[in-house]
Amino acid sequence: MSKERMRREALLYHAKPKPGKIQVVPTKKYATQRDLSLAYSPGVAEPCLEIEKDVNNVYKYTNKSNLVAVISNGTAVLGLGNIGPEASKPVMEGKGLLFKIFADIDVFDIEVNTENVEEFIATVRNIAPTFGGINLEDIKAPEAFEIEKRLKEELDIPVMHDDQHGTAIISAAALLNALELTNKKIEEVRIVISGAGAAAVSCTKLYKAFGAKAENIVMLDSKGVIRKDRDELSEEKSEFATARKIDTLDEAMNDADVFVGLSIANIVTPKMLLSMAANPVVFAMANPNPEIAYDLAIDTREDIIMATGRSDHPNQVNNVLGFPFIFRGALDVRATKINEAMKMAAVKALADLAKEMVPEQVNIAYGETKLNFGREYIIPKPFDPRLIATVPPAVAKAAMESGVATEPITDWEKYRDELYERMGSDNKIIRLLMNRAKLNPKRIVFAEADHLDVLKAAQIVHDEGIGIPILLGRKEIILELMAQIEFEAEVDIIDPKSDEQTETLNAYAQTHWENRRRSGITLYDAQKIMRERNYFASMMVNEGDADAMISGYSRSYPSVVRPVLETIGRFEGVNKVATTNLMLTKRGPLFISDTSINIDPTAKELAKIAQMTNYTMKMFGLEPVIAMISYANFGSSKDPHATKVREAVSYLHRSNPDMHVDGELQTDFALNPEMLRKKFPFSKLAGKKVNALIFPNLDSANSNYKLLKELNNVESIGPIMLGMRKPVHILQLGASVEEIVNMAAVAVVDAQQKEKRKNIADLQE
Ligand SMILES: NC(=O)C1=CN([C@@H]2O[C@H](COP(=O)(O)OP(=O)(O)OC[C@H]3O[C@@H](n4cnc5c(N)ncnc54)[C@H](OP(=O)(O)O)[C@@H]3O)[C@@H](O)[C@H]2O)C=CC1
Ligand SMILES: CC(=O)C(=O)O
Ligand SMILES: [Mg+2]
Repeated sequence: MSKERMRREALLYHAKPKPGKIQVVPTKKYATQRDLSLAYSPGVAEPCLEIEKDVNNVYKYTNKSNLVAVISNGTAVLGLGNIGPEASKPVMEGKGLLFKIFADIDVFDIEVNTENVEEFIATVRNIAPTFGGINLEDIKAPEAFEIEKRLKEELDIPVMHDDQHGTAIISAAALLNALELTNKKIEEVRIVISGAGAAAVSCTKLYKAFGAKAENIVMLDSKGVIRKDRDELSEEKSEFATARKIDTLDEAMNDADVFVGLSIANIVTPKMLLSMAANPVVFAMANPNPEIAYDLAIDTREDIIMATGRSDHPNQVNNVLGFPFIFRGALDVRATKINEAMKMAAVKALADLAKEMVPEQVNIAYGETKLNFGREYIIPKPFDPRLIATVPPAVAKAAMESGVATEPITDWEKYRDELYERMGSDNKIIRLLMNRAKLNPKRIVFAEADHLDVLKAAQIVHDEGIGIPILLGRKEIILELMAQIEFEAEVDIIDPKSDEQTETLNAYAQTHWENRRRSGITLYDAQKIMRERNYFASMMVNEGDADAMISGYSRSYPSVVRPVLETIGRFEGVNKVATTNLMLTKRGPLFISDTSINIDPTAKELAKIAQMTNYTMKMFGLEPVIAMISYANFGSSKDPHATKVREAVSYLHRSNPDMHVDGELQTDFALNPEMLRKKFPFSKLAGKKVNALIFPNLDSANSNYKLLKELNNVESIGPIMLGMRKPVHILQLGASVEEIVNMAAVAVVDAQQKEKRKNIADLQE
């Protein structure tokens, strides 16, 4: 992506649809007068009085235990320097977002308008009662040292300056692993540190704690090498002053084993890298632009282990891997501090995790085929789902052992389960889908590419490498719209009505006529309908000129389904196609079927819908657990509607004994594992988390998915077609750009299953 486009997209991302990145969401009911009288006056007085009696009750009755303040005065914002409190707010909101998505911690970002140390400390001290922890961010050195030291002494909640300790923890973990890979000892390596600010000083202290020798370290600030004979050095810088008679970074780099950059962009040259010792370790961590660009460094030396703070290259050494998980552990044992033992435990947990086998989910999330501990994978990836159950327990345990935990954990298994449970609400399924698509992008024909939103989606699909778009529609309009949105890539544009396509159109018509001449169609009819975009696009997929098709943005569902069924048709053994919607709910992904096609399926058809849903869920990498929904539970009604569902279940139990499916069940029992286990312990789903609901008819499935979507703002992917012979996916009328992109990713992943697709035929009768 060009720099200019990144700039525009980043500004748009922050501005729309609502300015900013986080908001406050109530956690209690507030619908009725009674709710309000509990939430506010008069009920609210009761917890106030309880807290007055015993201040510890604040943890019981308020959100303090899960609320962290991300506080800055904007004096050292990333590598952008002193840009002021307002300009730092996007970064602080960003940290809030990361706290939430990686560790389910709520954040208020607070930007303080003072550079005066005493004023800043007083502000934080005065607002501390609100919070369970304080994350200081982007405050420049040396003020940051005094601020953190004093607040740690004065407050009884964890205080951590992220740029110091978050960075120290993650970079130490990465350094230990990089040295292990190069067979070097931390006690012996020569280390150059560029920067002598908050991050650099704290990192270097931690490296010393792990064995690095002061005499092997050279640190530089904006004035050059920090030498013992410099007389203006602060206390922190003096600790690292060298006796060596060198003045420049150039000289320092000569024969160095390790370079750690926590300063500014582009100060390291290829010549400097070439002068380093064999197998150099280079962490260029300035953000957003590193001390030397990743590609340049890699091109300069083959034997390098290279890391940056950015997410777009291997080895992202960035404190995002630290602060969410460190605070999670500290908050969960209500630690009064984040001490050295806790930091060391986090380093060890992170370093060890990198050496374990990487789950497939992480490979997919990063578009990798096989991540393995090695030069390009020295530290775990932020989206690794194991982090939440690895780092916080290590930190919590260390807090307990070092005596700063006030609420010790006793049941570690239960704690780990709770941690996983916390993370159930994120949208990792979309990430998984996108990355699976990117691993092997396929040709998708967009049958309505002359509509702006469809074209915008095709552009994203192209730019992100999700698929290879083929744009079908009126060519002059497509070209005009492409110019408008600066879609400059070389992509195929196909106008079925143009002279260019006559030959192909006639060939498609011929095939279509041959396939359907016994259904009352003439060759002339076939030639005529092939001019219609959905027939032409379907034939492209049928004849292998495209791998998948997306349509339906501008036409009603049935008018798209018809051409698709007539040309491509159903899979063998599938009498009726159906659809499913993937709902991205707070409790995790939930499939709902059949949302669009079968008005009142028979018991056998219902079973088939469940089988096809099961197949599609596996395509998403999920383990299906399916409830067959009714208004009754396990025979409680003899009414034909309930009986139909019961018959479908017994059919499935006979034909697919390995499938996790049961019913008939009411929705609340299906979605509440505990309730289900207690009331119906015999059920195949007892204690399991149901992730698919098969409704008994179209009325109920369609209404329920739309209800969820509208009332709960649940994002939905679909309707996803089930049972087609080839990957064709039909959008809802007027789908959003995002919905079209998601559907395109589904189509690509579906097309990737070409080989496995024959398994649909295994659906047993
Ligand atoms: N990847 C990650 O996770 C993290 C990266 N960082 C990055 O580290 C950098 C510093 O952050 P932070 O410590 O908070 O900021 P500070 O303002 O506290 O420190 C900046 C330091 O950089 C030094 N510096 C400036 N120019 C040069 C130069 N040409 N050569 C060598 N040193 C120079 C300054 O020198 P002087 O003392 O003379 O002013 C100062 O010591 C930023 O780019 C930030 O993005 C920070 C935290 C985490
Ligand atoms: C990552 C971070 O905190 C910084 O660059 O300041
Ligand atoms: Mg920072």
